[in-house]
Amino acid sequence: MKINNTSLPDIFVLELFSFKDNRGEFVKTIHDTTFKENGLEYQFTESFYSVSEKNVIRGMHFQAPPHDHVKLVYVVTGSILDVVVDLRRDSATYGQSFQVELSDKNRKAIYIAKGFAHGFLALEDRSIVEYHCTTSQNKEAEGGILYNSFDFEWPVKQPILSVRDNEFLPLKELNTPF
Ligand SMILES: Cc1cn([C@H]2C[C@H](O)[C@@H](COP(=O)(O)OP(=O)(O)O[C@H]3O[C@H](C)C(=O)[C@H](O)[C@H]3O)O2)c(=O)[nH]c1=O
Repeated sequence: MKINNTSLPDIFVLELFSFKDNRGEFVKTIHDTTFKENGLEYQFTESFYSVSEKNVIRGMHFQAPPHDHVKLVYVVTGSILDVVVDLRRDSATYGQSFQVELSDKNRKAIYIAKGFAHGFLALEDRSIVEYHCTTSQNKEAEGGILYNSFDFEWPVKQPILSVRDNEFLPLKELNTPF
């Protein structure tokens, strides 16, 4: 497992260990020693997955302090364009985004520190995205920003979104909780 820096502080792209043979594939997603050696949190309290059809956008979500969390995200099957936005008030990269393709071919994962909004575009039907979070869901602390209200052009004309995701405030109107 290799951990790579990105253009945004505290956002890392992991190259997961993948082993293929005549039976199929084995993929390791969390390894405490490697995470510890790189100063990453590795004690996750909740994990879940979603299944999305092509052109679905989910996001841009966050959970406010004191329920804010680190998130580890990767694809089990399919592919997505994963996007994060820095919402940390005192950060030099406030409002800036980073994107990376995560797929069942490149076996990459993204490690998202506290203080970022997260979302993705499904690039294939039935893309399964798995999450590990260092705090569990807290409905009152859940928040988001409008998916097309920051410095990123989504490569899709008519995305499929939930009503909730379509009703978030734009980034410029957010009073960030971070
Ligand atoms: C996140 C969550 C959701 N739910 C229920 C609430 C709704 O009834 C249903 C779907 O929830 P939502 O529309 O928020 O699901 P996503 O849009 O896939 O949300 C996720 O997608 C973005 C991109 C993320 O980064 C978050 O981790 C996560 O918020 O599951 C729960 O019961 N527990 C949970 O932890």
